[in-house]
Amino acid sequence: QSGSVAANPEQYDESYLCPVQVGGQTLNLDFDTGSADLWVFSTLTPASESTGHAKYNPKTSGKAKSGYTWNISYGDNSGASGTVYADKVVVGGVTATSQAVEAATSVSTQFMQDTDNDGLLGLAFSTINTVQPQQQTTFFDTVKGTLAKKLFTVDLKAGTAGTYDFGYIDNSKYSGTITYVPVKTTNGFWEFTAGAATANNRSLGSVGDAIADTGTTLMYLPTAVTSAYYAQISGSTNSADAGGYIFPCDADVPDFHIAIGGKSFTVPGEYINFTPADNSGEQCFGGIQPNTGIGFTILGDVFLKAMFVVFDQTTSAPRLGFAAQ
Ligand SMILES: C[C@H]1CC[C@H](NC(=O)Cn2ccnc2)CC1
Repeated sequence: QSGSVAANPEQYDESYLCPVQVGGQTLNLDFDTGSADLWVFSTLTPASESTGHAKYNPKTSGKAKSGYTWNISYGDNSGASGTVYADKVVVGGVTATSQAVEAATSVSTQFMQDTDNDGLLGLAFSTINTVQPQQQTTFFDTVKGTLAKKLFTVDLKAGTAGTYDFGYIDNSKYSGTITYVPVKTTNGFWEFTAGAATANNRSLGSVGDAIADTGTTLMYLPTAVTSAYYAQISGSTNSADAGGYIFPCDADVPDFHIAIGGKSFTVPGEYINFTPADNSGEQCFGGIQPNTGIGFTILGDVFLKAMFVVFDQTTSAPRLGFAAQ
């Protein structure tokens, strides 16, 4: 089988939500290549934490995996936990007849407050799924044996709906050629080595170890690369108050170029002029921030919405394919 689902941007492209049928009920989920749990707001989530969200009711068709629990925390200190059911999950017409559906019994305030978000659908490697006592597979791992090709593609867009395609590559969605790089799976991420970064034809240094993460909004780059980039934006500062680099909203923000697999890819400066940093709208928050304390680079939505990316498990060695949109 194969299929395609829309990826609808939230305000400022902060995250992208996709309609998914869970036990016959449609929920809007944040597809996250940086984690491996499919969890949903549910009738088991306290009303005080779930008003405004669509909820999965396991009573209608779910089969409890009694004694199975899950508990996840993300890099931004958000998190959720709960119990586990097996149920039918359909994404863009691709059907998992019995997928582990992790029903939330508790969610953190960040999830409580984003009422458009009804849960997450993890697309990292199942080795980092949090279900106990028996780890479960991601939606992709559950269905991949039934897909025309064991791959999915990500085509996020700036300010408009993109797509996640499963089982095929739509050649109309990218320009030029797809450049493939090997993936290191030991941390459970779609992890690879990126190369040199440049802006205004000046070297910013090498990016190095990086993950492709649809669940993260911004780009978190090595501190040396980040500071060299903002040195080219007059009036930019790394503001503890704002929580990162900011600059005047009318500044000239240079395009960011990154080498992957020997090819250069461009993130337009306008994507890096990300959001107003305060209510005055005078200062704007940068789409590139330092990866301090993370230990690797995270190429999130600011990067991905300039790209067409193939998450490929067609062979025993997973690989990532990158093309310009
Ligand atoms: C400092 C960075 C901050 C952002 C972090 N990303 C995430 O937490 C991704 N995510 C998944 C679910 N909710 C959020 C990565 C570290």
